[in-house]
Amino acid sequence: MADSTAFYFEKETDVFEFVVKKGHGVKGLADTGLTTIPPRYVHPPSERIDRKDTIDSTPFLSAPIDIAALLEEAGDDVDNDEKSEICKKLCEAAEKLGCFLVMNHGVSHEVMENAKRAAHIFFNLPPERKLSYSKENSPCPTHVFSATGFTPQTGKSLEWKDYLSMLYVNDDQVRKFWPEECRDAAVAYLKSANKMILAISRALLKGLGVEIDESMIRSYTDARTVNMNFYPPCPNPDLTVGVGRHSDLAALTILLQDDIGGLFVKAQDKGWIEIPPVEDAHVINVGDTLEILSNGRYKSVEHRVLASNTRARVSVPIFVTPNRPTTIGPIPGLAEKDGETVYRQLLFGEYMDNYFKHDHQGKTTLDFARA
Ligand SMILES: O=C(O)CCC(=O)C(=O)O
Ligand SMILES: [Fe+2]
Repeated sequence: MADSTAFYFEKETDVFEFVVKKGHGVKGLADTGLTTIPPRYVHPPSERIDRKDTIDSTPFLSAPIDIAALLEEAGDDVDNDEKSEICKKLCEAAEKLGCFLVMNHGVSHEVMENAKRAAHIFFNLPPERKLSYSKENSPCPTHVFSATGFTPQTGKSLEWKDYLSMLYVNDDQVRKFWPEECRDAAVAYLKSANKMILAISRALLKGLGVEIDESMIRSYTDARTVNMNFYPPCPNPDLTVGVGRHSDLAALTILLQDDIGGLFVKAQDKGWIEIPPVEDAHVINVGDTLEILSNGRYKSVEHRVLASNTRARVSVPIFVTPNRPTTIGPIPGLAEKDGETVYRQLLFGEYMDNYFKHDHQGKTTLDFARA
């Protein structure tokens, strides 16, 4: 029987033209009703994800950490023992797996649901509308763009994912440059996550045991990019990847995933575990920047995503980063305390440029910052 892909695309270049150049994305490809993914989406067997091939998560992933007490203001009835117990749990999780779940984080169910809904709304827009946010057409391409896969121009296998990326600068820019169909939900989500972001960042950075003041904490976590990821239903999820193996650039990633599942993280060198969807919880990933700041104590987590073959999956990560001119490297005093310097000092902007130059290939991105 003829492969339905061939019906739509005679040549591989036609797939690229349709998905990338014409702005249909993987969403448009899935909507053609194809029953086999085009060869460009097939990944080598070593990169494919098999749910059966996971290990027991119990030694690595704890139950969601309740961070309510960390969000209390000074002057509230603060129980310092409870706070330090939470900080300890966060630091241990950041060292062991580089990934943990948090609950009672101050972001309401409604705000989280709206953010996920907004991702569905954006990716269900007509291709012409989405194309008006491509890197070529966006009103501010350095801050806001819609794309498919990761560095898709490099000619390697493509990923089964479309995404929209929005760097927050101020509300005026949100109104001017972010797609009106999803901007209110995205910015409401971003703002209500602020308190949680600062509380977790503070706990982890202070947990390193060297003097660090509030202005330094802020400078490492000042910038925010909110992405909307869309993984359409895939006829052969076992042959491709939603996202390939990578660690995030950010200091921290605050990740909102829906109820579908498919996020896999590497548990040290022992194997892969799936991070279960937990309603109203956030997944927190340690990113490369925090691994560098912590002189290697906290581990950026290698992760990847398996698409579903029945439903469109969405996720909404907030990438918490320094600004480009900020110097990153082990925070002052840490290398001396540790007795070794694992990472060198460099500008966050330099690290970022190098990060986006390459295809996803696990944690090799960190090599650029090694001392
Ligand atoms: O969709 C997910 O769960 C993870 C997405 C991801 O890893 C990313 O956007 O960097
Ligand atoms: Fe990621």
